[in-house]
Parts: sequence; C-alpha cells; structure tokens
Amino acid sequence: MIPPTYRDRVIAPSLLAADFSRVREEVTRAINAGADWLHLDVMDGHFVDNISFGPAMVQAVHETNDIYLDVHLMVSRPDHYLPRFVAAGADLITVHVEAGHDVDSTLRKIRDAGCKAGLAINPATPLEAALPHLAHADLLLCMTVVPGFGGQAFMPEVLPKIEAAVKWREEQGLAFHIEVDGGIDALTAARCAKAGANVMVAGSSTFKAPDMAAAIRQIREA
Ligand SMILES: O=C(CO)[C@H](O)[C@H](O)COP(=O)(O)O
Repeated sequence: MIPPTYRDRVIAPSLLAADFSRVREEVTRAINAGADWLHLDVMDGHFVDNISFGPAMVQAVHETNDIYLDVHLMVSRPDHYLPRFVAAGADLITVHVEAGHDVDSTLRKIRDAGCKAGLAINPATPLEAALPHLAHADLLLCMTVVPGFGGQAFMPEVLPKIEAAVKWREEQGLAFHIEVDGGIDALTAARCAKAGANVMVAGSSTFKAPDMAAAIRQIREA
C-alpha cells in the first residue's frame, strides 16, 4: 500500500540489482527481508542508455506475490506504454517530466486507471519543471543519480531540490510523497530523510548485501 502520509517511511529495493536468473526467489527474498515495496526500473534504450525489462516482468512479479509494485518508467512516450503496465499489475507508475509527453494528461490517465501517479525528475532538471504538475501527482521521484544504471554514486547536490520540494508542498497544501533513487544506503538515506524524502529506493545496498534484512533494517533506522 502507499502509506497514508508522507511522514511514513517506505523502503523499496530495486529489482535491477537482483539476480535475473532467479527473479521469483529474489522477490521472495526481498519480501522476507522486510521490503515495503518493490521498485521496478523499466528502461527502453532510448530515454536512457540501457534496456532492462518491460510489462512481462511486471506481470510475472505481480502473479507470484502481492507486494506493492512501484514501476519507474524510464521510457520515451510513457503515455503510449502506460496501459500495458496497468494491465501487468503496477500499483504506482512513475513517469519522467523529461520524457516528451503531456505530463498532466499522463498523470491523469494513471490515476484514472486506478494506480497512484508519480513524477520523476533527473538530477540536472530544475525542480521548477515538475512544480506545475505536482498537484496531480501522488509522489515526486528525485533521481539521485543519472538514470540508466544501478551501482552509481549518490549525488548530494540533489538534496536542496528535496528541501525545495518540501517547501513547495507546504506552501501549496499538497501531500505528495518524495522518493529518492540512486546510490541509496543507510548513510545517504539518512541525508535524504533529513532533507524530507520518505521513500527510499535501494538496489545494490539491499540485493547485493550479505544480509538483506539487516541492510533494509539499517536504512529504515537511518
Ligand atoms: O533507477 C535506477 C537506475 O536508473 C535504479 O533504481 C537505481 O540506480 C538504484 O540502484 P542503486 O541503488 O544500485 O544505485
């Protein structure tokens, strides 16, 4: 479930860092380790310089368990692909403000389909690009790496953007959650939480940890 307020904390391991040869076991491992959501990075080789997986993977995960599916579309024309991810079982669908579409219309379509709607911005994109759309979003995803690959270093220069988003949320009386994604571990999660983020996506630091449950617990405590 999406928590009732942005004061609630969520840990979302990113499947991108899992062993793709044993996806079912990896998802079970994340659930047993205490994951709140599963983050699914969809990359089209065009919007970002990598190709990951599509709706078939989302559907396969959906059919084997009921963990909340946080689908991050790093694709051009997200409005075109949207219905396939809705049908596959996504709970929350996040699209990029930079992805070349009518952002408000896409967010509306996501909500009309019964999903929660997220809006993502890249590190180099000013927050001002997202602000006009946040009244139609349930979540703002501040990328803390340049999207495309897991295992990159956290970019601390994104922290002021999170603080500015919190200020905007207060000023406008909005209630969107703030998610961070890229280079998140216990140390960087603490910095993001202090800035105002409440949803932590963590790939390498969870799936590749020797003890995934301990890694998730450390991020939650941080
Ligand atoms: O969106 C992503 C990359 O575009 C990944 O979700 C993100 O990089 C998480 O991986 P890691 O925690 O290993 O940095």
